[in-house]
Amino acid sequence: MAPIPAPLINVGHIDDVQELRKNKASQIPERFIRPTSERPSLHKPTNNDHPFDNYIPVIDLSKLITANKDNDDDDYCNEITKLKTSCQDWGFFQVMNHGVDLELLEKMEKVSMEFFNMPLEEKQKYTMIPGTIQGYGQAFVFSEDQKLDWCNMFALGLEPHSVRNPNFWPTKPSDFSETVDIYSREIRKLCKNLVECIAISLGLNDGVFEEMFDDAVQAVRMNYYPACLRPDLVLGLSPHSDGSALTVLQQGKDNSVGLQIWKDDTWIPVQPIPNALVINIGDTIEVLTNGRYKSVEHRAVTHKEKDRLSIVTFYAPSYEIEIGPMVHLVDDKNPAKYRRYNHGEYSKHYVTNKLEGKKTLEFAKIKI
Ligand SMILES: COC(=O)C(/C=C/C1=C(C)CCCC1(C)C)=C/O[C@H]1C=C(C)C(=O)O1
Ligand SMILES: O=C(O)CCC(=O)C(=O)O
Ligand SMILES: [Fe+2]
Repeated sequence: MAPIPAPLINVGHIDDVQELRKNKASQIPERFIRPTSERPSLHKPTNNDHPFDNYIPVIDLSKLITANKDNDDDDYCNEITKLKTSCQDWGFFQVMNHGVDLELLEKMEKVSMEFFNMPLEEKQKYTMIPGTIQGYGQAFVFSEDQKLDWCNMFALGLEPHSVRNPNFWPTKPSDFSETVDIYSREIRKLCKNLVECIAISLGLNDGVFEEMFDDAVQAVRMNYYPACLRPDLVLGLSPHSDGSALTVLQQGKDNSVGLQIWKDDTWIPVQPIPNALVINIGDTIEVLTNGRYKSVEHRAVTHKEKDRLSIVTFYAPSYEIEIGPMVHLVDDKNPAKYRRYNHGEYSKHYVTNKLEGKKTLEFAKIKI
């Protein structure tokens, strides 16, 4: 995908939500207040609302990444089956024993927090240009009348290096860039492993996706959600599915619940598990699997007293790759539901439209 030229659009004034919080503004600015139908219902979940078997599945990656994958090993087979049902029924799972150094996760959280805690003027050296997605600010805002999310974002393209914009890499905190680089390499290895396991869970050869992800596109976004006086009126992040193949989400260590996924006509909160990472299927895996594994709509809500941080990695095929349902997953009983297209084109379409549920994926659907 060629770099997107900065569009000349008027997005109006975007308040910095950390500053609003700092200044203890007693009113929520109108642009953040959602119409009634979009407001989150924030009653405390009871076991009746969300029985434990409704919590997103947890996969133990150490059972899947063995030097010698032994298909007769019960632990291995059970975990592959669990992965398959997680992807089919939830589109989301948490992964433990993921192989990413826990100290590195902590370091990444630390530098992200240090970044967001810097004075506004320092962060504004990396201000996102309206209508684009890298840098500090609010991505996916394209007009003056669009509602805003109660979130400050800082996003960086990572791989291939052609998506990097060196002007956005902060000099402070001093260990930020080095930490992001190491983190990016480790998360990439995890994504490679997960994609292989996903292939196996579909009954395919573990290498079927290898070429497609050889030059995988990777980006990171840190989302900072300050506490909000009226969490019942605002959203931390609008409902959307991710355009990636896979997304890896790290929640801050003492995070309150904030991420919610849309399942069985209800918003289900994702309970943070210490040291686990949240994985979700993106639109690209939905297309490749001809809808067998679907990207799931999700959103973030805010908290009255607590701030929240999430660090999100998007992992997607190279922009040059042609995407479409895999031949192995299309037959007379399962005709193709999605057309073939260039992934770079989808990326461009995704990043030039506001977050609105699964609307962006209409781009790929074959209309019947
Ligand atoms: C909610 O999704 C995103 O913010 C997002 C952004 C990704 C990117 C950058 C922050 C920098 C440049 C590259 C890239 C577009 C990956 C999602 O990324 C998904 C969406 C598509 C499509 C994709 O390939 O990754
Ligand atoms: O912060 C969260 O929990 C959700 C983040 C997310 O969905 C995203 O950045 O795409
Ligand atoms: Fe997301």
